[in-house]
Amino acid sequence: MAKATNLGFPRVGVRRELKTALEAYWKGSATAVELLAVARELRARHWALQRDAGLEHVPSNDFTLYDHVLDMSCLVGCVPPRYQWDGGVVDLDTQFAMARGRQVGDVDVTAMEMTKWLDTNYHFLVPEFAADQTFKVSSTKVFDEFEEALALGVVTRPVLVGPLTYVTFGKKAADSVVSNGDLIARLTPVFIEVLQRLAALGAVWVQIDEPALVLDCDEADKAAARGFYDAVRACVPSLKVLVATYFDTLRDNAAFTFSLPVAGVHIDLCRGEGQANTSANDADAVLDAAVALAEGKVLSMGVVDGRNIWRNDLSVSLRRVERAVAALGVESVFVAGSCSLLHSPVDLAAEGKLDEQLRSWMAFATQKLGEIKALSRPRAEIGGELAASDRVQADRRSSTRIHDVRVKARVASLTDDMARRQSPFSVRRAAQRAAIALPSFPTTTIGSFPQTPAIRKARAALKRGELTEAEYSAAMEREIQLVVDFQHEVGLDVLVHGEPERNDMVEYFGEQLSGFTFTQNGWVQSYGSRCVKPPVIFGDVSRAAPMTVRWSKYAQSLTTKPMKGMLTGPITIVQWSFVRDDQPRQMTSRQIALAIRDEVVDLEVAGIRIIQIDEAAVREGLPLRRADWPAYLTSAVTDFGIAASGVQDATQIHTHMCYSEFNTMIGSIAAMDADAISIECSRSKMELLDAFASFKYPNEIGPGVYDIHSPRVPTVAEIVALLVKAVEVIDPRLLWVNPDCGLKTRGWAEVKPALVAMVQGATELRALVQVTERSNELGDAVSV
Ligand code: MET
Ligand SMILES: [Zn+2]
Repeated sequence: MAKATNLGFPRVGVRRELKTALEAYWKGSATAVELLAVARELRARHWALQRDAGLEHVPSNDFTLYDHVLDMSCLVGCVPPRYQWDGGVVDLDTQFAMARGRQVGDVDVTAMEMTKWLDTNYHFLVPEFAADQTFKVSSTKVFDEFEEALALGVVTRPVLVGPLTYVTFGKKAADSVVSNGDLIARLTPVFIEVLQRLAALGAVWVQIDEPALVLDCDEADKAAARGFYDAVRACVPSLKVLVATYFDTLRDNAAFTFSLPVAGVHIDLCRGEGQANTSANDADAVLDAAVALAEGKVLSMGVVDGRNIWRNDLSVSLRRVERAVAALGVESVFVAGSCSLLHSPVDLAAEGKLDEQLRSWMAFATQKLGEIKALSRPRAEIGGELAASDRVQADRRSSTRIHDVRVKARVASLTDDMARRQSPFSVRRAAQRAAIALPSFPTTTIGSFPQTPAIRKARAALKRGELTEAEYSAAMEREIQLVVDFQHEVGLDVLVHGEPERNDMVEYFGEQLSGFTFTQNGWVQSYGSRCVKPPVIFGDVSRAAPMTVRWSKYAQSLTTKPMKGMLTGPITIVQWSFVRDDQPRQMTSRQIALAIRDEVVDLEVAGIRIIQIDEAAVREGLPLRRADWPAYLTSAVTDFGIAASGVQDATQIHTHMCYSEFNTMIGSIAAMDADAISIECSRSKMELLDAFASFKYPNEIGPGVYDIHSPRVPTVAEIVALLVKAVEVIDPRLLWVNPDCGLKTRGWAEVKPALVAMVQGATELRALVQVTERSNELGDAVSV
């Protein structure tokens, strides 16, 4: 029997108990003691679940009140000076100040920066390293939790973020010349002290997470990491170290990783096969390469997908486990989830409404523990499980709910010119200028307006049957009328309907497309107490009927100004959903692209002259390895083209993207060939514009002029200053004026003055910069 193991379990609790407890504490309606009691109860419950499932390695310190990377910063005493930490044990409120900022009285400190954990939707708090950064053990959490589990009879495998990963994802002060290697060297004695203490408490194994090893790694960083693991081996020889890698395969870092002086290496065997945006698509080859390198070490096999909700194909996985066991011996093989189960929902049993057949195809974290256990046992003992798994796989393979011949035929018949507009941009632009009257520096917004409590209440009432469809529609139309009136009053040029009818920009479309289903409690932590509930794409996707046309048509009927239609793009829909694992992601997004194309055409027929297809998530879908970028980007550009290109030249297609750091993929954004793009960049003070100094973005563009993530209202002067900066690098004939992103999370109290300031900013810019349109040919000097 191989060992059944797990890298991490979701923290939030099946009913999001942690969220409730945290938010009560932050509001002041619960004490720290009450919060910590809930946390303790969750840990105990999750340890018991894993032990009762028969797992031999159960993690500890995978739990956190907010974020496990923040916990590392506390453990090693990496607390930025603005929190005025006294240098002792980092207390609860300092931790939360680091996570969320603190505003009391005249104290006003900002939170640490937050960013996505590799290519997941989980956000961690970015460590900040001062030039003279020192480290010392400053938290007892990892020891306390080990002892807490011990008292419950479980000898856990404590989890730490490894130094290479911690340093790689941290941020150095601007004036710092310190290298990753220096930081790793300074961290080494602190880690050793922690590991020695854990060993003294009775830990046998420790799990050191090094997902940085699946990235393109620098040789100097690898050498520093080796120094660290050599030191651990020398100073804590009794402790067995498992280096855990996940989210992609090791590729050119495999030989290095397996040569480290550690007891075991964990690899992810689920991210290939078209499931990630990665070219590592042959799990068998990946496994064989690992087995060849694993001599003398334990190989921990991530065969159960920690990032999706599908039941494991036990037959396929068991064959892989058996192959590894045959080569390495049963003592040297661990069976595990591909990564921490943090990225999957907690328990399928909490789904009361899920259709029985769909449910039979799924496994959440709790069910995945059972799969891991089954795969650790000899074939002869799991005949029942294997047969059940085979039945599920056969059922999915042949289900008519999944396979729609019309959708497959349509994808197969796609031609290259379906992904291209009829004419090049300059020709389209002339047609659009003739059809749509706009001033220079036209003003618009990104789509959503405040989702007020009244709107949410109406939606909830509709769900409960307390409001009829007709009553709900009337309520939404009133909201649209309000938003249109407001935009007239402020003087915006291109209006939007405000998206009141949408719960969420992906869910709204998923609910109307075939091939999607939704869970009731399938929450996954996004950051801190925040969770998301991704839709599940289980089958071929098609559109039965128009999804947005009636709302856009109604909104257009209220104004003679252009009303922008508003859709979510295929890449974003895939990126923010649980995606089927029985076909490549690219096939799923292609099908969605065709469905969106139909909607775009229907909007045009309904008289909508400007249509925006949001691709908010295109940047975050970028593969972890540079080598995989071109294939992903080519496919994304094609998907966008398919969605956008069913219309006439005179119809103007917009897109919108969030998060800065687009500089590396600007060429692909241009290749999407939207007539206009609005792009988030005011948080980075328009650093994005640097990219345009060297790369002339060929079409129209609106770099966001104010940050909608903050309640702060921008001044006219600030907006004008940003716009003046923008016209230095962007042809003024191409420049739009818009906020960073949608306004749905803001209140009207902030939105009103902010948009007034924005429109005023555009007016002042028009007085400063005269734009004359001399020809349709762009690129010749025109401005100022
Ligand atoms: C996260 S991007 C949001 C785009 C959407 N149209 C909105 O305005 O909310
Ligand atoms: Zn956005």
